[in-house]
Amino acid sequence: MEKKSSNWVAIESESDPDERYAKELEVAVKAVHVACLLCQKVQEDLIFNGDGGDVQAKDDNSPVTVADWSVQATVSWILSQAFGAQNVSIVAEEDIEALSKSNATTLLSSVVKTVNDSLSTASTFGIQPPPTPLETAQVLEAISRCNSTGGPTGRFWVLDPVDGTLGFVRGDQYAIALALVENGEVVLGVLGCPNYPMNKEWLNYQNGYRRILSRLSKSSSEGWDGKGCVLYAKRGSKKAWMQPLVNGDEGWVWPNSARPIKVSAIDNPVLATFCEPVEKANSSHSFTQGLAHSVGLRNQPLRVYSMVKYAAIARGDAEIFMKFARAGYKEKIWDHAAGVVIIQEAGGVVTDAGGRPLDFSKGVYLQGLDRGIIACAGSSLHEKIMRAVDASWNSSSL
Ligand SMILES: Nc1ncnc2c1ncn2[C@@H]1O[C@H](COP(=O)(O)O)[C@@H](OP(=O)(O)O)[C@H]1O
Ligand SMILES: [Mg+2]
Repeated sequence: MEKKSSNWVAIESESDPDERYAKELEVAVKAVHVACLLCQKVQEDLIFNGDGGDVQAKDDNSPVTVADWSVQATVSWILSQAFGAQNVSIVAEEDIEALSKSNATTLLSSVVKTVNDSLSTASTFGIQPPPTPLETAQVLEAISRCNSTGGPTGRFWVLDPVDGTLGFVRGDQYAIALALVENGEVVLGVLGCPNYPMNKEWLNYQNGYRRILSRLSKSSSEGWDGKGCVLYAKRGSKKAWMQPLVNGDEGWVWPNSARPIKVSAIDNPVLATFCEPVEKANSSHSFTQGLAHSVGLRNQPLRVYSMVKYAAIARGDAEIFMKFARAGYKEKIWDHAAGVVIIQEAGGVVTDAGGRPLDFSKGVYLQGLDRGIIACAGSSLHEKIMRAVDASWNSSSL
């Protein structure tokens, strides 16, 4: 049909599903690429050079590093530059309390340096770096600006700057997760997985990922043959995408070498692989072991840190992800938002154990979550797992 007036064109492009959130997606993917490179550098320094700064303990005893604060500052700064600080609302994991203590000056300067080093290379991805290095106050401001508490209306970003910090400090898997939520629904998800091995066999924690990592030479560890990828999806597009992580590639042009990804076609539990957290404290291994046995799962569980598990399902490298935390634990939205939409658009199913969608509209926590989280490559596997949970729940100690 002929486009007659400029008004007509404007209305059409606003309702065109391909155009919706186009800028948000591009900026978010670029920000996550920048964050991945930042994390790779800090992890390398921490693990292999021994100078990536301290690993601090938070109030709940979970670790936090220079990378967590630096990614939060960097992503917050990039989003604010792109959309205007007044238009950007972010729910994120870190705050500046620990950084503002009088004995934290070395840590703080290390964060400021890491942020500025990272932003100085952002032009690789077409992001304009700041004209002069950010001052300490600007870095603190970028971190503390991420103080949204989410909710049912409006638009906010959800950021886990380093998900799976325990994996990060152990030289293993971790993820950078950024999602956009609008009126309580996740509309965009971007997941950076800097250590995701292109050889999926290496994903398994029990294979000693760190030893393998140390054997990969720099040149063999990039691009499609090595490790590291960024996954993304837009709600309703029925497509999910993966890009290789590249280091300092000046030819990077959005949507640089993106490939579509799909969940696995396996629906027979005998052939399926399930993944779960490495830490027993985060999800009951004994409950999932019984469950796996009852549905005929034979493969060893793939125990992986962080939202890389969501990536594994979306890429078709595993078929089932289960998380059953101890009673009373409240799941946070930043640990799931990006992964859920990516799996769904790659063709998979994600619900709580009662079959209800995860609810991102109730603030920082996934309120009303029924027992645990089940993500599967297909609905038939998903049904089987839900039935098995019902059958064994009452006899479990969860
Ligand atoms: N007791 C607990 N039960 C369930 N999840 C927990 C937990 N303690 C921490 N977590 C969450 O589990 C995430 C790590 O996931 P996984 O166990 O799959 O690797 C942590 O993210 P962070 O590392 O970003 O803090 C944290 O939010
Ligand atoms: Mg997390």
